[in-house]
Amino acid sequence: MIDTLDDLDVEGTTVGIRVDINSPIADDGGLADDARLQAHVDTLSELLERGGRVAVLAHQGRPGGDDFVSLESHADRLAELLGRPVDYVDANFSVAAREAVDALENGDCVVLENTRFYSEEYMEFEPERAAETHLVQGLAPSLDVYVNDAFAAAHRSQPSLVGFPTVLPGYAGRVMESELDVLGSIEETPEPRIYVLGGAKVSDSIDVAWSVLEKGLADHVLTAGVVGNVFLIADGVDLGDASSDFIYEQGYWDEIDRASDLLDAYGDSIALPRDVAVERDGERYEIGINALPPENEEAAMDIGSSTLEYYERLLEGAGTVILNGPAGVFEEDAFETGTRRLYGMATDVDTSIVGGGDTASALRRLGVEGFSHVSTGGGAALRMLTAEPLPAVTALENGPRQQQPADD
Ligand SMILES: Nc1ncnc2c1ncn2[C@@H]1O[C@H](COP(=O)(O)OP(=O)(O)OP(=O)(O)O)[C@@H](O)[C@H]1O
Ligand SMILES: O=C(O)[C@H](O)COP(=O)(O)O
Repeated sequence: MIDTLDDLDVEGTTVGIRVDINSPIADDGGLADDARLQAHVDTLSELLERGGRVAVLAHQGRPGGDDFVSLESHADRLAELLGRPVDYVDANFSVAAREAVDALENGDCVVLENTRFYSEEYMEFEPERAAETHLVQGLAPSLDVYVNDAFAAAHRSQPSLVGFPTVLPGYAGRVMESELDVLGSIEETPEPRIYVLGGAKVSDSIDVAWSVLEKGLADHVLTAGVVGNVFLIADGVDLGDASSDFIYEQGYWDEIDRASDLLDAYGDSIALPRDVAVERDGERYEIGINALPPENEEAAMDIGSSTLEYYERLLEGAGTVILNGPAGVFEEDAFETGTRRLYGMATDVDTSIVGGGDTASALRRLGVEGFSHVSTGGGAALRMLTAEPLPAVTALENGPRQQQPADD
């Protein structure tokens, strides 16, 4: 059982809140998409309007990545979205950070620096060891409680996610609460239940497919994206060097054997693309799987029309559809068709749940609306769907509880 903001007396409380505002970054270093910041507006507004003193912890990108930047732009955008001043300090556990947090008054908000600018944050620890890191030991004394609203990062056992709730009373923010409610009760959704696994997180997707097929949660698993390409190769289709090389370079070559084992065990419940889209003379060109030329040099970048018609028939009559990852390289106009059409079909299903940061960006870019639930998480959502525990959620469940005020 996890306490929520309904269980917290916020007035005058200094709250360290972990959010996931990890966002695409534009070439100028600013935010290219603010969806994840928007997702946390309700939680942050509630804490501030209830008189909380709010210190925001978050990560951005990964060390070495082009999107590994400061959170200053995030703080500026949060101020616009919240309609109130939001301070920023380029520290997260130093004297400057503590002074900024200690200076907060009721209704104030400060964004601390990208947690991953600090080396221990990009390591995974058991919660007790995470609690001993400099980040937690340096900042926790300035906080009264910890709120975790970062569902999309909850599969990471990193100090800002599992260390603080080990030493402070922990609460779920409104995003975390909603995600756990929806993704934690898939077995209660209407049947037949269809999973659509696309995108590029091949190993996570195969984990989900095994889990939901073994547990009888899925009546069908439809594959698309890089996941679909891996299953096609596992099924003996020669997609050509371009697609195979991409899969190898992404480190997923070993997943082909896992996909083959899954097809052996549950092949009747797994649908593979029947045609793919490639680039030919700068245009989208669709080719049937059985018509691929030998030594094909054109990479399979999307699913084609025959596949979409096939998947549409499978989706008819579904009670629930759960989707993760785009159907193709949606960032390119020529290859957004699969994601647009497949995800559009999904919104006609009674209960439609979609997950993934890139997927959510795709839906906004493509104007696809009408899902029952759009998860902020990609890997975290997939982990939930395999009923695997999320370290950050477990840390909230096992951490100290705030001493309830003694009954008078
Ligand atoms: N056939 C394909 N070939 C190569 N890349 C593909 C293909 N289909 C989809 N992709 C890529 O997959 C990426 C998204 O996959 P991913 O699994 O990361 O989605 P997500 O789970 O929504 O994202 P996130 O990891 O942010 O949660 C996109 O960048 C897209 O270009
Ligand atoms: O975008 C995400 O999937 C989350 O923010 C987690 O980011 P990570 O994969 O870099 O830990």
